[in-house]
Formats: sequence, C-alpha cells, structure tokens
Amino acid sequence: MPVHVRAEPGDFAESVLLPGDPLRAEYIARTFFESPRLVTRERGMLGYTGSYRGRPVSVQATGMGCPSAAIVVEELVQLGARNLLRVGTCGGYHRELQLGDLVVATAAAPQDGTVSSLTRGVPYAPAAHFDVVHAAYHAAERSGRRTFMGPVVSSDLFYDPVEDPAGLWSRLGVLAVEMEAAAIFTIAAMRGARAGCLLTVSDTIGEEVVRISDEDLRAAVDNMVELALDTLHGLN
Ligand SMILES: O=P(O)(O)O[C@H]1O[C@H](CO)[C@@H](O)[C@H]1O
Ligand SMILES: O=c1cc[nH]c(=O)[nH]1
Repeated sequence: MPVHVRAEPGDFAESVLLPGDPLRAEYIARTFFESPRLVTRERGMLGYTGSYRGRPVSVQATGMGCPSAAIVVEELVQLGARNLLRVGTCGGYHRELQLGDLVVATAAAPQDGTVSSLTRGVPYAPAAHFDVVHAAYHAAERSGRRTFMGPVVSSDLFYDPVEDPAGLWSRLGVLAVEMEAAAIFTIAAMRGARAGCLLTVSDTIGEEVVRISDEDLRAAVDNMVELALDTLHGLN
C-alpha cells in the first residue's frame, strides 16, 4: 500500500480524474459517478471509485502544487492507474479568455521546482499525451463549448509578485497559469501512463485580476467534468 494514497491495487480504476481540491473530488464522485465508493481519505486527499456510463472511473485529489501532485500521481500509477486527467482551475493570460472558458492544455511550461528536480535540470517540455488531447478535442467539439487548446504554465506561485506575468507568458503563446500539470505530464511520461489536463478559467489576469463568482464556477466546473468524463470514455 502506498504511503499517501492509502489504497490497494484494484481500488482505483485505470482512468482517474485529478482535481486539486479534495472537496471537488467528493463533489465529482457524488454528482457524476454511479455507485461512488470512498477508497482513500489519507491527509484529507479524498479518492473515490465508481462508474460512468457503465465503465469504472476514479477521482483523486492532488492537493495544490507540483510536489503534492507528483506524489499522488506516482502512487496512482503504482496502484494501476493508466489514464490521468486533471480537472482544474486556472488564471487566464490570453486576452480572449473569459471567466468560465475551458482550456485543454497541450503542454505545460515547468515554472516549478518539481520537474527540474526530476530531470536534474535538463531542459524538458512536459506535454499532454496525444491520445488524451485528441479525445478531449473531439469531446469539446461535440459539446459546442467555447474551448481553447494550447500550452499553459505550471507555477509554484499562486500570488506571483512579478509585475506583468500575463504579458510575458501571452507573448510566448501560453494561454493560462495553473499549478500541477507539468508534474502530472512528466511523471505520466516517465511511468508510461497517459495524462491530460482540462482547466476552467476561474480568474482573468491582465492589468487587474478578476475572479469568477462561486455560482458561475460551479456551473463551469460541471461542464468541464462532463467533458472530462466524455474524454476518458473516448480513450481506448
Ligand atoms: O482548482 P485546482 O485544481 O486546485 O487548480 C488550481 O487552483 C489552485 C490554486 O487556487 C491550484 O491547485 C491551481 O492549480
Ligand atoms: O493557479 C491558478 C489557478 C487559478 N487562478 C490562478 O490565478 N492561478
């Protein structure tokens, strides 16, 4: 049994949704899964398994930041997980992004300490697995939802003291900032698993930072989770 995700092989499905927030994990399981079962609650990092349209699926909280996500993903792979799909929130850097929009991350610039520790500082480009991006693209197209596909940046900082992070990153074509995808993509690649990342824009970051209302966030997350479950369903 792993040290942190305290469960046995077979407790998790091969496909796992990965929100940062443990309460979002509980909400997803109770709202979207058939017959959800709590499989781990160690450190409050809730994990559930149930089914969706008759197929087994799990959801496991990663906590915030790459170090925490790295531990969780390593242990999920030890437990048999093969398809890992982050369902998170992000700050929009791209000017066209609006609150509640959906971002499918194709890559994650590793502005964190975890990925460089794993690569011993060797330059590396953490990327989502093509199969997951492909399935997410088609699920988004079917949903008709306003969706942006492209790179994001995974930062160690939520409160970034840099004057204009949006200016720098959007000039580089980076759509949004979040805090876990780079580590999830890297560990999945190292361990032969397939990872992807869907994000709801909860903040827009420009000259000022604007935060989504709780009600609008709930609705946008519901949409994202439906799309995530369709994405996993579309993977063979
Ligand atoms: O909404 P989640 O999945 O937690 O993701 C984002 O929200 C947290 C910061 O508020 C970080 O974990 C960031 O990546
Ligand atoms: O990491 C994150 C997540 C949401 N909003 C942000 O500004 N940053």
